[in-house]
Amino acid sequence: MFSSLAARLPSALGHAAPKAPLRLAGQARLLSRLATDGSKGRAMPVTNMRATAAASGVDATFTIRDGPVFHGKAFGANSNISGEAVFTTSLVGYPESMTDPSYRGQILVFTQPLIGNYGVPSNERDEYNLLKYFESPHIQCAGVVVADVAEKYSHWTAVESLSEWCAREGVPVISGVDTREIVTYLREQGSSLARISIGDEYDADEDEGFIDPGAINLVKRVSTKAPFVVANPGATFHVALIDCGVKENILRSLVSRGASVTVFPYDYPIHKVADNFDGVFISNGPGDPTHCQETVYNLARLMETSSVPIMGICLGHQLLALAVGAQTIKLKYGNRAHNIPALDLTTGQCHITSQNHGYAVDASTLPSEFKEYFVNLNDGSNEGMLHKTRPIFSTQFHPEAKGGPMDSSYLFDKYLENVQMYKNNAKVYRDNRPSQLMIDILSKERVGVAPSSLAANA
Ligand SMILES: NC(=O)CC[C@H](N)C(=O)O
Repeated sequence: MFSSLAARLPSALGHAAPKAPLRLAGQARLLSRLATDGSKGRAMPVTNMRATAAASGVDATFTIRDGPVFHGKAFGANSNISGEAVFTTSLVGYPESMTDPSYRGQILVFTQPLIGNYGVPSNERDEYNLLKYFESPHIQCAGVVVADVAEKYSHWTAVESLSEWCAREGVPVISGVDTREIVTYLREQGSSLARISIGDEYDADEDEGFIDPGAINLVKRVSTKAPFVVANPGATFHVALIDCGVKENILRSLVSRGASVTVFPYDYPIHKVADNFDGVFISNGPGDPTHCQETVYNLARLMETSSVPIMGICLGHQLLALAVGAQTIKLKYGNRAHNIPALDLTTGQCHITSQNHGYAVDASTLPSEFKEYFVNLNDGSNEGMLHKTRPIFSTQFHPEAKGGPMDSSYLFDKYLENVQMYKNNAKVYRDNRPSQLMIDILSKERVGVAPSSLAANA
């Protein structure tokens, strides 16, 4: 069944080849695929990855801690992994979702019953040297659960199958399980620790096998280790981006609109360099926002010492909220979908949004200088915040999509209008008179009423 013992052993530290011999299966059957620091590896081409034997159709189990066990067939890598099981109701976009660093350490359950039918695209790059079809150079989720893996694929961008890609990246896939039952369980019990075990390595008594990615600073693992620049040769402004696990399309959304972007590590003291830039941006990222205390501290200092325009997305929104003294909560099972309605409370317009998060800002804890910007029309959870007088706003949803609808990409235009205005009037801002330069959205009155409870997902 397996070609060699070496082929059976997963990479305990993710993408990097193990330096020390791994423990054998009988000693420790379940090894986390949480990657080593810096394994987001922007410079490392996918073709340099260590090959991992494919597990095409061997027996596998998906075990939820203190919950049911599902038996299916393994595809992708011969790796036993554990992580937090979460589900997405997105119909397409598995290459983008699986490479989104926000999914680091999670086992991604697709409710769409057939995954893989359009294959996996190449790691081609665009004119800004950003990946065209992926949101980071590697698969970020720990494992994948699907009802049915399509081994045959067809699409003009496809270069390999989902199973081949997962095998090469060391990520196991379990197929042939009832994902409806899994999702019903996760909705009722909440996001749960789980594991995928390949072949005869399943052992129901092995509690130590459940590794909780929530107990780890995942942002540290996906953030860049050193600053780098994504340049637009014709750029008219320059933005500093705090990389908590940034998606390629956030960078593209900024550079393609005329900005150059300097990307900083998540814990870089951004307040000390902000005045060299025309704006600050805070990216998406994995895990619990309260684990990023350095970033929260730096953002609080930034807002005290600079008037620079700020925008945050998802984790960036949560970190900004923590920095102004608000609180975050863990949702029962989170929001992961490409069709979530978010109401703009300044205009009354509803946008269909792309989302991937397990935590949310508690809007009732926002300080008086901020107001709620968007609200989720499904569960009433907060979807954004807006400073009442300064050019600072953030969203829980993903305006950059990938996958999902682009309805809210105009928010990048809004941000860069703020950046342009700040650049034009930097001296006025630095004289602490930002209220003379309010942007249009700030003057609009809140409309609509936020649903009062988070009943469905709290
Ligand atoms: N996409 C993201 O940035 C996710 C934010 C955070 N890790 C959460 O799960 O809520």
